[in-house]
Formats: sequence, structure tokens, C-alpha cells
Amino acid sequence: MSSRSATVRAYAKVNLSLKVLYKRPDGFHELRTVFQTIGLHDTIDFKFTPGKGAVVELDDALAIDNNLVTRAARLFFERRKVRGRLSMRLKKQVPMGGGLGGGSSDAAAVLLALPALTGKNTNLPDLMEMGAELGSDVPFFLVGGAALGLGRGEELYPLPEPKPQPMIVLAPPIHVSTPEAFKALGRPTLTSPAASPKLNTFQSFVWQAYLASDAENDFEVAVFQLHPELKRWRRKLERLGAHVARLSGSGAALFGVFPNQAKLQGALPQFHTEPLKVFSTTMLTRVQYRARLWRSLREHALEHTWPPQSRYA
Ligand SMILES: C[C@@](CO)(OP(=O)(O)O)[C@H](O)COP(=O)(O)OP(=O)(O)OC[C@H]1O[C@@H](n2ccc(N)nc2=O)[C@H](O)[C@@H]1O
Ligand SMILES: Nc1ncnc2c1ncn2[C@@H]1O[C@H](COP(=O)(O)OP(=O)(O)O)[C@@H](O)[C@H]1O
Repeated sequence: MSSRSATVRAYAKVNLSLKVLYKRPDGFHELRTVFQTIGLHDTIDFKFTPGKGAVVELDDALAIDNNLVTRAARLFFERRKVRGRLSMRLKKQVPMGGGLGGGSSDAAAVLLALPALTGKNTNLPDLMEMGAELGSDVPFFLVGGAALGLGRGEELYPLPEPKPQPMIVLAPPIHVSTPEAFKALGRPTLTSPAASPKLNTFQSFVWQAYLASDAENDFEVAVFQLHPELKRWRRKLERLGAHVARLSGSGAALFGVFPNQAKLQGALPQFHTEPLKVFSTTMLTRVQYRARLWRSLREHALEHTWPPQSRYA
């Protein structure tokens, strides 16, 4: 049988706000977070050939251990009883372990592309369940845009989208392990559950996704204590015109939202002398996020279906 190919982008995220409430009996922390997809992305090439057996291969120049791309594909093959050979190639651009969710987005891109390529249509709740098994951030990337994440980040509500604003992302050569960062959180830096009932949080962010007066990142105190230069770079973003500058996720990447391109272009060269990877990007709305995936899968998927439905089903 002839093979089916596609090239899909896996976009990164920032947390416009991230509050950690408490550790739950299952070991995960209860969160109140605002996720936002951005233009920075990895790329995955897919080639699927229907046939006997089930083979999943990945060409990954970085040889990432226990790659989420392979894990996501194997999980999908197993759950949906896919028969055939899948060859993938991963091109990383999103810095790893920076709180930008690159690995989680790669996994979600696989879960979104495989139903269309294999002809095994799968509804969103089933994909969400597979995503949550792979990582707390994966379900968000199955929807994209701006979303409120509750629970361990997998209980998601769409938020009205802000006008896509330009953004600088700074990736320092510092790796912050997510579990270590959760462990480093001290009691005084946590958000009180009494102050953050789900509905109040929702209400606050529905009206002002990232400008809500209490938007913040609870990891900043602990992570800035370990790496004081991060605080200096966050201040520099603000000084150069970012109206919001924050740590993303558990770090160590920082982002600054700028009111316009001119301000951003003025600020950009000021970071080139620093020991940082500097990216100029923009927020990516849900509509843009979906349109780009449909475009990548246009040969194989029916337009305007989400998750993209296969032409081969
Ligand atoms: C902090 C956040 C914010 O968006 O992002 P990153 O900094 O990783 O991008 C996420 O909650 C990270 O999600 P993700 O990276 O998918 O985490 P997982 O693989 O599910 O979990 C890794 C480990 O982090 C801790 N963990 C994760 C999520 C959560 N709500 N509570 C936790 O305590 C647990 O120790 C878990 O074993
Ligand atoms: N495809 C992948 N891309 C990036 N990291 C991956 C991938 N597969 C597994 N990982 C592991 O997940 C860790 C966290 O990755 P990533 O999602 O990029 O960062 P973060 O959780 O900080 O947002 C990496 O340090 C790496 O060990």
C-alpha cells in the first residue's frame, strides 16, 4: 500500500500565570495556570505505510532518552490497534527543560496527526486521556491557544484570546528539572487554596487572561533564589518595554510580552550580548494553531474537524 507523509509543527507554550496550591495525595500539585501557545516550534516529519505488524521508528539527531514522540506513537498504536510502519523524524528547536513544554507539544502533535494518517479517528476525550498518561502538559497541546489549566493542568477551559502580541523568549543555559522545582517550592511561596477557588480563578482570567492583577508564577521565588541572573533578565525585559515579563513553567526560560513589534525590535539587540538563546515570536491563537495543523494534514484530514478527522476512515 502507498505511504502517507506529512510535516507537522509542534508549538511551544508559556504560562502567562502559574499558581501552585498544594501537593495532592497522588503526588502531583494542584495548579491554577493560564497556558498560551506561541510561534516557536519543533518539527516532526511523518511517513506511515499501512501494512502488517506495528513498527514505530524515530530519527532524532539529539538522541533524547525515552523520547515522548516515540512514547506517544506507541501508545496510540496500542490503544487504536494500528497496523503498519511509522517512520518519524524530529527536528528540535524549542529549548529542552526550559518550561516551554516542547516535549509535551511533540507528544500532542503525534496524537493529533496519527488519527488522520492511520485512518483511526479518535475523539478528543480519548486523546486527552492518552495525553494525560504521557504528561500533565500534553492535554493542553491537544487544544492550543489560550486556556485555563486546573487540577494537574489537564482540566482545561478555553479562554477568550488576547490579540496575538509579540514576545521575546530568553532561554538561558540553565536546566531546571520540573520535579525538583516542585520540591523546591516553600510553603510561603504557594498560593492559598482558599484564595483560589476554581470559579473565581476562571472569572478573573476570562476577563483579562494575562493582565489579571494577580497573575504571577509561584516558581519564581524558588528558581530566582537558585539562579539570581534570571531575576536580572526579567527586570531587563521590563525595563526595555515588556508589559508582562515572567518565568515560564518551572523555568528557566523567561518571556516578555511587548505592546508592539517596534518596541520588541528595539529590545532584541540588548540581549544578544548575554549568554542566552534569544527568540522573537508571537502568541498563537487557537484559530491559528488549528489552521496550521489542518494545512499540514490537508492531504489526509477533513478540514474544520477537531481533532482532525481522517479521509481514510
Ligand atoms: C510546571 C509545568 C507548568 O505548565 O510545566 P513545565 O515547567 O514542565 O513546562 C507543568 O505543570 C509540568 O508538566 P509536565 O512537564 O507535563 O509534568 P509531568 O511530566 O506530568 O510530571 C513531572 C513531575 O512534575 C511534578 N508535577 C507535575 C505536574 C503537577 N501538576 N504537579 C507536579 O508535582 C511531579 O513530580 C511529576 O512527577
Ligand atoms: N521530544 C522531546 N523533546 C524534549 N524533551 C523530551 C522529549 N522527549 C522526552 N523529553 C524529556 O523531557 C524533559 C522536559 O522536556 P520539555 O517538555 O522540553 O521541557 P519542560 O517540561 O521544561 O517544558 C527533557 O529534559 C527530556 O529529558
